Amino acid sequence: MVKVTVCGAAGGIGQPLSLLLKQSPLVDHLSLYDIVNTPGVAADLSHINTKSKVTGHVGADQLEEAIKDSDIVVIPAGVPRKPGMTRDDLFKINAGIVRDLATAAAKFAPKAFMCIISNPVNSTVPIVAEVFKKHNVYDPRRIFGVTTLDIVRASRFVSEVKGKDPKDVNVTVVGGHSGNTIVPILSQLGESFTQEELDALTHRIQFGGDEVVKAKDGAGSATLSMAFAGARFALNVLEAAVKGTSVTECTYIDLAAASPEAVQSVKEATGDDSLTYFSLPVELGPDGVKSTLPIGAISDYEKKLFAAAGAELKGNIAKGASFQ
Ligand SMILES: NC(=O)C1=CN([C@@H]2O[C@H](COP(=O)(O)OP(=O)(O)OC[C@H]3O[C@@H](n4cnc5c(N)ncnc54)[C@H](O)[C@@H]3O)[C@@H](O)[C@H]2O)C=CC1
Ligand SMILES: O=C([O-])CC(=O)C(=O)O
Repeated sequence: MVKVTVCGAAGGIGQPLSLLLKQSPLVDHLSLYDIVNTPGVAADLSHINTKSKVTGHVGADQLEEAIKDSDIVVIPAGVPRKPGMTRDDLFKINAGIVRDLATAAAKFAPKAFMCIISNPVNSTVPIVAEVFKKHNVYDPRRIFGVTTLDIVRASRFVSEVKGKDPKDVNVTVVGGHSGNTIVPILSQLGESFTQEELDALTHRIQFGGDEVVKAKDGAGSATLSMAFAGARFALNVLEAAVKGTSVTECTYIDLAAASPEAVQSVKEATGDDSLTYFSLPVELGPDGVKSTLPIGAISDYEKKLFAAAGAELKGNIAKGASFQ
């Protein structure tokens, strides 16, 4: 019996994400939680003739029932950006929302794989980790910051420039999930790029979220592409846990779950030995993180990106880890 709970299920990401999860034969129970509208979303999705049962839960009184005994909890709850805002500007509102959802998960689904989408991811993942530590149920292998949209974008943008099918373009994107903390490692693709192409692609991958925020003009940020990316990530976590399939995805994790080689590679790339969270290529397994790959060879150009990423990430992590 695989139970998946989506927290923020009535939102811009939550609805299409739930639709994609409803299509998976891996899911037996799709539990939809939000502070508004989930009865309607659940009734609607429940008519789709796939295996899973769908339940809707609305408001804090129903959070326990929604989340209880979940195998995986996906969190796209909270406010999105408007033009002119950074992801860090969302901390004020989203930190408390994520903390409260994490508290319910720590109490009622302590073994769940936690997939955190709510921004700022660089800080919300440490918030969830601290809540789980406080409840003595922390396993760093089970808590993930979802950075898959950066990988999806990188694949699409590079394939546009190189005239390739995106399915053949897999870019490793590591670091964090905001502007300069997003580090695409284009040098590992085995493609040649002009300096102009490198600058433009790197910038587009780092600031792809801003393109959508600007185009939506006050109506929010990426929702459909994020639902696609979030479903890909969550279903890969399930594939690995339920079916034992070996899948590798870049995801933002506590480095306590990473191999010594991977941790060392973060130190070398960033020049900072104090970073405690970083997105890395992670092999997923029955307990979440099975192994982590080191960053690998990087160019001088990327070395500068890593230094800038490390400096910004450090503050984001500290802010999340000290939030009560
Ligand atoms: N990790 C990533 O790559 C990405 C992250 N995001 C982030 O995802 C979050 C959600 O974005 P959207 O779906 O566009 O926003 P939205 O405003 O459309 O939906 C958010 C939903 O969360 C719900 N919510 C608010 N407080 C809640 C609580 N305490 N418990 C449960 N649900 C609650 C709202 O009622 C709403 O339905 C934002 O923080 C956004 O920045 C967005 C795109 C990509
Ligand atoms: O840009 C935003 O605020 C939403 C997000 O994280 C993304 O699209 O990558």
